Amino acid sequence: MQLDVFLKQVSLNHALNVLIWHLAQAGIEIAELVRQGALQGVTEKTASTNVQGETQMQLDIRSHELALAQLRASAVVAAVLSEEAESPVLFETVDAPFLVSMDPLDGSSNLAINGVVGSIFSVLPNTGIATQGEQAFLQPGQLQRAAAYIMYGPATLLVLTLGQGTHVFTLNHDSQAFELTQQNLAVAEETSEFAINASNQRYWQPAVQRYVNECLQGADGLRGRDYNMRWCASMVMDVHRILTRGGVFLYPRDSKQPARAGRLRLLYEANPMSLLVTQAGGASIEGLDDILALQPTACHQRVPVLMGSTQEIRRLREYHQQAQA
Ligand SMILES: O=P(O)(O)OC[C@H]1O[C@](O)(COP(=O)(O)O)[C@@H](O)[C@@H]1O
Ligand SMILES: [Mg+2]
Ligand SMILES: [Mg+2]
Repeated sequence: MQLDVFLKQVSLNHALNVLIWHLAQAGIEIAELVRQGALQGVTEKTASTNVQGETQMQLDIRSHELALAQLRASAVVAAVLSEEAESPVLFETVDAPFLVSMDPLDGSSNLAINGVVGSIFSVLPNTGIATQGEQAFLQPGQLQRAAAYIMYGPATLLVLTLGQGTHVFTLNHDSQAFELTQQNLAVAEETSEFAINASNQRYWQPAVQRYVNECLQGADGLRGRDYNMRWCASMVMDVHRILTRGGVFLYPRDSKQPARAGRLRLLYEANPMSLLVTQAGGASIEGLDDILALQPTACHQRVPVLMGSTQEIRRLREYHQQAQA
């Protein structure tokens, strides 16, 4: 079943279906660039940096532009917040029903090594960008109307939720259309696999130190079973693994940069991924609180991210509560 047929079946919101279709088109165009690699110069750095102070890769900027063009063409989006632009981009259609927050290219550090990268999208209702300005983007994640990522791997995948489960579409390169390949993903409640950048260990807070140490002690320790570790340096790839076979993905608060609440951005990384994971039966917290319940305060704010299999996230929340007590 092709994406547009699926959308007509599960959603009566025509405008939302049009938006998702244009997001998919942007993914198809970016996938073509990714496939070309150095032939298209996309693996090269540019001289410019984004609002986070990160050097922008060619593909960060090309993906940003391609996604913007498709979202503008949809005529159902009023404005777009992007990792690659300091302020939201306002479209002529300021009264259109939706706002989109996006990470046009996730896992940029993998580009130079021909690794897996992705794009992440969050769809919010337009509560009045014309009068509220960028404040309109500061809505809790639980108000998202849809969330999606596109994964540029051996196969190109679109993983989507409209708030009724999480589903996978695979790009058919012949027909240039996404086709449904998995419906209603379910994150395993129990797991023996965790993902974290262990090189930051000395900066972690006691609750995360305790949790990871217990996983590393494995069958010789309190957990009584061995744990495996993975780290792909691409949130899209790490979260896709969790949606596929369970596990936990951790990018916690650390003291490496104390002023920073974490590495990942709330509006276009943590919120959309949290909706996709929770719609598949997983959980997502920042330590004590659910990420989807957080009230955002700034467009590019960062947040600690602990998400995945419910049993492990429950334990991590308890460890944070105990560390506070
Ligand atoms: O460099 P680290 O610490 O391994 O961080 C990797 C994390 O940073 C990210 O690459 C940040 O995303 P961007 O590439 O979109 O900036 C995540 O995809 C990934 O989980
Ligand atoms: Mg990212
Ligand atoms: Mg990015």
